[in-house]
Amino acid sequence: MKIFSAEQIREADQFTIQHTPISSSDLMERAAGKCVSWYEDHFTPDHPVYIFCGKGNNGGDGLVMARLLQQHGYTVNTFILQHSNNPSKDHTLKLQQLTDHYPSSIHSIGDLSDFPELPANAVIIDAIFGTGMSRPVEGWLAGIIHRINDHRLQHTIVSVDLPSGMIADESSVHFPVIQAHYTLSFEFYKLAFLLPENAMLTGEVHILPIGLSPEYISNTPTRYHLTDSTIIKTIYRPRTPFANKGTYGHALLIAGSYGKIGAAVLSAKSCLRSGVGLLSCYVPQCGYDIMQISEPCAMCIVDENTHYNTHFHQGMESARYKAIGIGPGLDTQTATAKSLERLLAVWKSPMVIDADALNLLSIYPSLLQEVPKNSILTPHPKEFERLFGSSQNDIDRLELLSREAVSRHLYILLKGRYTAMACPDGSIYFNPTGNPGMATGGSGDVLTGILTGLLAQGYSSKEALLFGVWIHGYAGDLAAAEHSQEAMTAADIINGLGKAFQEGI
Ligand SMILES: NC(=O)C1=CN([C@@H]2O[C@H](COP(=O)(O)OP(=O)(O)OC[C@H]3O[C@@H](n4cnc5c(N)ncnc54)[C@H](O)[C@@H]3O)[C@@H](O)[C@H]2O)[C@@H](O)CC1
Ligand SMILES: Nc1ncnc2c1ncn2[C@@H]1O[C@H](COP(=O)(O)OP(=O)(O)O)[C@@H](O)[C@H]1O
Ligand SMILES: [K+]
Repeated sequence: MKIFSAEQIREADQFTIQHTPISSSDLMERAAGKCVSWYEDHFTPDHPVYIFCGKGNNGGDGLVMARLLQQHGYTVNTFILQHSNNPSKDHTLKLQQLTDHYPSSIHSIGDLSDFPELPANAVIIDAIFGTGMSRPVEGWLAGIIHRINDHRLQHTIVSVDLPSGMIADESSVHFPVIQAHYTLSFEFYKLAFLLPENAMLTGEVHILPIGLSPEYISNTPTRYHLTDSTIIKTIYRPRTPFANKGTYGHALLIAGSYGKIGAAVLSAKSCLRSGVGLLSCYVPQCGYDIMQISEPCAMCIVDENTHYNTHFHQGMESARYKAIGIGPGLDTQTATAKSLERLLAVWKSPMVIDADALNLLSIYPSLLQEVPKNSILTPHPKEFERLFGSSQNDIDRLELLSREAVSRHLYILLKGRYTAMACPDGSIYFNPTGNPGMATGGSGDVLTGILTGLLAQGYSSKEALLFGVWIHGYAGDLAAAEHSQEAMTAADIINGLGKAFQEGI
């Protein structure tokens, strides 16, 4: 699914009005009608509705909702914020229609003292600003936003299109923004919804299709995308009937140190459960028995050192692995760094680099230059900061992520609720699957195994990345459904992989 900027959304609206048989007034009726249908499914007429409207088209949506809800038997009070003397054309039209039918329901707010008392069971609808927000809200308008937020614990707040004050494709951190319980957004996810810094502002997001032009949507290129099952279906390649294990590649996982052999085991198991043909695991001596007993389907190569890996570069000039994954539980010993340096000197195919291997790259930045092109780096936010430095806000961090991916020709993902995946061509994909139950030790090791397994099977780095992160989150969602977010462990994500491949594609 494409993620459009506020400007592109305006263009999509205009294109739809010009090229399909619908007027802008009717498009607004349709958009507000969708919100009203959603609203009626969630709230009964026992709750009086307090709708706050701005003077643009977002306010216009609110005015249509006020009329439709009253037609459907709801008690509605509409408050128009007088922040401008230039209402939009459709706002003016919809205000006239509301005035014609329900004049006594309309009130005006010119400053903070006009803010109404709300009855205990009222629901607030926020239709103040939508995609037209271009700068922070200030003065008494900011006061109104704070006043609405003060009601958050007692009253449900439903925002139309965007929580007012939030800018669709920029950072709104430290700006006054409505803290909604629900956001009913039209047609597209907005970039702002995917930023961790906005997590407390949107509440539950519901995307309501309003029939914007499919022609505009498919012909307009975007930088940002949300991975969905349509994309995943184009990536997935079913196994062929005459396949043998050689068809699906031989992967090497370099992982584990004393006390962290579990990380290597988790990666190995998930790699095998992702369809790899053959798997070898390179571990220190302390990991040999553990690995052989825990995962008999993997072969084991043992380092000369007892506690950590020191010689995994040996013989790699002529090794025939299809993919290497390195990092889970690796530790950051100097001898491990030396071996990594020598590995990078001879290994030129894409690798998956995670955890302590990333930490080694931040300790020895010159190694970062040697990482093969098209490799996949999988930092969580702390590892990312160690590697590339800190940022002012989430948009700056996305820019930094993308800059590093483009300039180094790498795929870099930034883990989180909507893991962001930056590609060397400048595009950024967000992944919607997964849940907070995956915020548990070992989840990332499982991802490394999956990515390495897919890369070994011949998926390109981009395909392995989008597919792997999707299926990892999907398996995590199945694990949470079975065990709860609290009780699930990283091992449950691996157990969910079978069903995820069956149902999640
Ligand atoms: N035909 C269309 O274009 C459709 C538009 N729709 C709605 O229209 C919205 C976009 O409408 P608009 O482009 O009119 O924009 P908005 O209604 O989001 O905001 C524009 C108004 O806010 C004011 N404003 C912006 N930033 C401000 C600030 N920081 N402080 C004070 N005032 C500020 C502007 O002066 C203008 O009056 C969407 O979010 C959606 O809700 C929907 O009805 C779907 C169809
Ligand atoms: N709240 C969340 N929603 C969705 N996915 C999450 C959430 N928290 C963590 N995850 C996923 O779980 C994984 C955690 O990885 P990481 O932090 O590296 O764990 P570890 O180092 O313990 O293996 C990442 O893929 C991340 O995207
Ligand atoms: K709004």
